[in-house]
Amino acid sequence: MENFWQTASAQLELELTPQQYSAWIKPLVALDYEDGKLRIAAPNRFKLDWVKSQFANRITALACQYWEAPVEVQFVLDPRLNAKKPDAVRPAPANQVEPGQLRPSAPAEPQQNLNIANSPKREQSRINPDLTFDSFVTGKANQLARAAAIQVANNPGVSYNPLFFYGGVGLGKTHLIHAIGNQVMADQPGARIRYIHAEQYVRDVVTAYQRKGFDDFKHYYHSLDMLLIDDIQFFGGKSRTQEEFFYAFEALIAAKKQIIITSDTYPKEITGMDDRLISRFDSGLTVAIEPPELEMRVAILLKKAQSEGVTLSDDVAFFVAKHLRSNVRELEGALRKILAYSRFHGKDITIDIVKEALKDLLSVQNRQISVENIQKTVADFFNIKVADMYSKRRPANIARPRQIAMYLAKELTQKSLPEIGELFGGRDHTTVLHAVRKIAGDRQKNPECNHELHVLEQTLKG
Ligand SMILES: Nc1ncnc2c1ncn2[C@@H]1O[C@H](COP(=O)(O)OP(=O)(O)OP(=O)(O)O)[C@@H](O)[C@H]1O
Repeated sequence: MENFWQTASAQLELELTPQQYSAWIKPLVALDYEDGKLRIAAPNRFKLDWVKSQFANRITALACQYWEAPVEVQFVLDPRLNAKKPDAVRPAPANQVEPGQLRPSAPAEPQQNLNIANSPKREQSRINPDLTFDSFVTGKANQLARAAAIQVANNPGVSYNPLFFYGGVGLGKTHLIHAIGNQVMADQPGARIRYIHAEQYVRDVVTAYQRKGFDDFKHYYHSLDMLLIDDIQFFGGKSRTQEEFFYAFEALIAAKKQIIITSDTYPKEITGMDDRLISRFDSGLTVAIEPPELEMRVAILLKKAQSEGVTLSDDVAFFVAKHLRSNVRELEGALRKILAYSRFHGKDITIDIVKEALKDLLSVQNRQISVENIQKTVADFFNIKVADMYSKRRPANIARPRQIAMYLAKELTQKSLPEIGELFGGRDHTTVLHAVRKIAGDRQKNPECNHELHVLEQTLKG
C-alpha cells in the first residue's frame, strides 16, 4: 500500500503543477488497503472535498492500474485529527499548555504532517524523527552549519545562543534544526523542546489574543528548555508577534535555554523586523547554509536513492546533479519522479530514462539566461533603473549592482568579456574583467554578498 502511494503520488507530481501537487496531493495519507478498498485521508474538510471532486477519478485509475483489479477509493478525514480531540479538551498541566491544544481544529503545521512517531513527548515537541544528523549529507555548503549544530546539540544553552541559520529554500535548515532537537531529546529525555514554524507561532499569538490567553501562552514558551523556530522571516511586519517573541527570547536566553532560529536571509535583511530583535538574532552565532556543490548533490542523490532501496549508477547521479543545481528539495523531487517513471514503465534507470522522466524540469533548467534578463533582475533587486546598467553614471549605489550584473553575465551566459562590455553601454572588456574579479573576491570573503548572489542566481534560473 505504501509502495502504491509513493508511486501514485510521484506520478501525480508529474501530471500536476508543483502548486497543485503540494496543496492537494502532498498532504494526503494512504491509510490502508483491504479487499479492493483503499482509504486515503485528507487533513481537513476543505481539502477532502476538493480532492474528492478533482482527483478521485485519477487516483482511482492509478489504484486500479497498480493492483490490476477494480479498487474502490474512499476519502476520509485524517483520523489523527479526531484522535487528537480528547487531548485537546483534557486539562493539561499548567506548565504544559500548548497554544495549539487550545484550538483543536487548527490545521497541523505543514512540515509536521506525516512523519511524527506517536509518543506524547514527540507530539509535544513536534520534532520529526526522520530528520537526524545521520540522514543529513555534509559538504562544503553546510559543513559550518552542521558543526555549529552539533556543538549546540552537545551543549544546549551553553555555546551559541541563539544559533541562527540562514539560506535559500530547500537547503536543509529545517532538517538541521530537527536533527538538533532529535539529539537533545535522545540525550535528555526530560527536556521540554518545541519546534514551531514561525507562521504557526503567529497564528498562536492571534488565538491567544482572541481568547485572552496570553498568560498560558507566555508560561508555555517561557518555560521551555529549547525552542526551535523555523522561517522567522514570517514575523516581518507583525509587531504583536514580534513583541511576544521578544519577551520569550529574553526569558529563555536569561535562563540559558537554547534558541535556534532559521530564516531565508541574514538577520539584517529581514524586512519589517524590529531592530532590537535583529540585534538579538545576531548576538549568538549566525551561519549560512549554501546551495550544495556538485559532489554534495551527487552524494545526496545516492543516499536518498539508497534509502528507497534503489542503487543509482554514478553516471545517472552525476547527470542529474549537473543539471539540477538549485536546492536539495528539487533533487528529492527529481529523484521521486525518476523512481516513479522507472517503476511505471518497468525500466532500469539509465540516463535516457532520466531525460524522459525529467523532461519538463530539464527544459526549464536549460532555458537560456540573457544578459538583458540579468540586467533587469539585478536592477529590480537593488531598486535602480535598468537604464543605469548602461549609463555612465558611477555613484556607488549604481556602480555595485552594475558590477554584480556583469559578474552574473559572465557566470551564467556564454558571452565573452567584450560582448558583455558592449551590452553594458559599450564598456571596455577590462572594466568587465575588473567587475568580475571584484565580485568574485567579495563573494569569497563576505557571506552576505555570497547570499545575495545566490538569491539572484536562483531567481534567474527560475
Ligand atoms: N544536507 C542534506 N542531506 C540530506 N537531506 C537534505 C539535506 N539538506 C536538505 N535535505 C532534505 O531536503 C528537503 C528540504 O530541506 P529543508 O526542508 O530542511 O529545507 P529548508 O532550508 O528548511 O527550506 P525552506 O526554507 O523552504 O523551509 C528535506 O526533505 C530535507 O530532508
